[in-house]
Amino acid sequence: MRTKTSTAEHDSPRGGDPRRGGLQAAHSTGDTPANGTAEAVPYEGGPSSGTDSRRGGLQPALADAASCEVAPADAQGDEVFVAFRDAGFTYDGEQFVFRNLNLTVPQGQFLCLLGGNGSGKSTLAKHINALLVPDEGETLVFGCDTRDPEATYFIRSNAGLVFQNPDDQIVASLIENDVAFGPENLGIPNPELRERVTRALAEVGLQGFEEHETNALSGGQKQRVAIAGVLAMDPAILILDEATAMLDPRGRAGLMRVVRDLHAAGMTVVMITHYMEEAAAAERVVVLDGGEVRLDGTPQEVLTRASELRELSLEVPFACRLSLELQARGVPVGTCVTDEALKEELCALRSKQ
Ligand SMILES: Nc1ncnc2c1ncn2[C@@H]1O[C@H](COP(=O)(O)OP(=O)(O)OP(=O)(O)O)[C@@H](O)[C@H]1O
Repeated sequence: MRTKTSTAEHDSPRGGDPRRGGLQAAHSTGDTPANGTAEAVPYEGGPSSGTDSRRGGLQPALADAASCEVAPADAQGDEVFVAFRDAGFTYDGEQFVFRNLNLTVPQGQFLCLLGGNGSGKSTLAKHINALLVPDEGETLVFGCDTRDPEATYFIRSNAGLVFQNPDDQIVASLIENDVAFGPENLGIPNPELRERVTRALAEVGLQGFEEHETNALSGGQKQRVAIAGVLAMDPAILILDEATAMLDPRGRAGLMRVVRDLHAAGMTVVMITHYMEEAAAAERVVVLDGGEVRLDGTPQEVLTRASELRELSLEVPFACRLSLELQARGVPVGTCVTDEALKEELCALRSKQ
């Protein structure tokens, strides 16, 4: 069976709708826009009212079917969704991408992975979805060993992976069919299938777009459709591998609002990015270098380490650079990672004068 999350980048058919059935005849609401007339509507907020906004639980029926242990707890007692334990991985005949990797992601965390080119971010993301499995040590996802073939289906249907290029992830010419593709493959019956499509589109700010054609969308909208397709599978964790890289600033901002809303609704998020302002929005930032965890902490802890970031060929956030510059000139501001935080500091300083 093809799953949307596991094959989006590699073998998605492009162009026409490859499926039979689907939702073409399944809905007609009075306020649905006409087919093929999608406008570039900016995303302004989270799910529309009336939508159940909780996200990120494991699908229990599937959990029972998999031969997994209950997910282990970490030191704080949080349920751990992802655990790399002394994990090592090499592509065929190549050098290790990572070795002795230890990293856990508790349920509900919004973690951002940073690192220079080739540091192992995408390889790590593919381990979370069991697209790749370790050669050494182990990777546990939802408590399942990713090498257990009986757990693969469970892991993949609960770990949604979104790649960089939205065009590689769109499989249908009509939005509702595209979003329905994954859950349809999971065998979700039609009334629920339709509900999932409607809900997922609302969550990405594309409510009412069911009958629009995918090829009429902007890059940002396409990427939101790709995310809706993953959300319609009701994943417990969302993995975004440079999902904003091909978007313009407006598309990026819209996508980040979607991600923040999903996280606020309980979704566990692992996001790979090269944009520091996106990393600043996460709860935790992990910096990889040569497959090793070099920095791990809150955005404030990690993104203010200007010299280490530069050493790793990473950008230093603008607000951090400016606050360091101001400090060097004797202005008593803290080291900030977001423009908003720096603005607040400067306003507070001004009001004291
Ligand atoms: N399919 C592959 N076969 C062989 N080597 C690979 C393959 N994919 C990645 N690599 C190598 O594995 C290492 C880690 O690559 P990976 O794509 O995980 O890094 P990354 O941090 O995501 O980089 P980028 O930011 O450039 O996407 C690199 O040395 C890369 O060349």
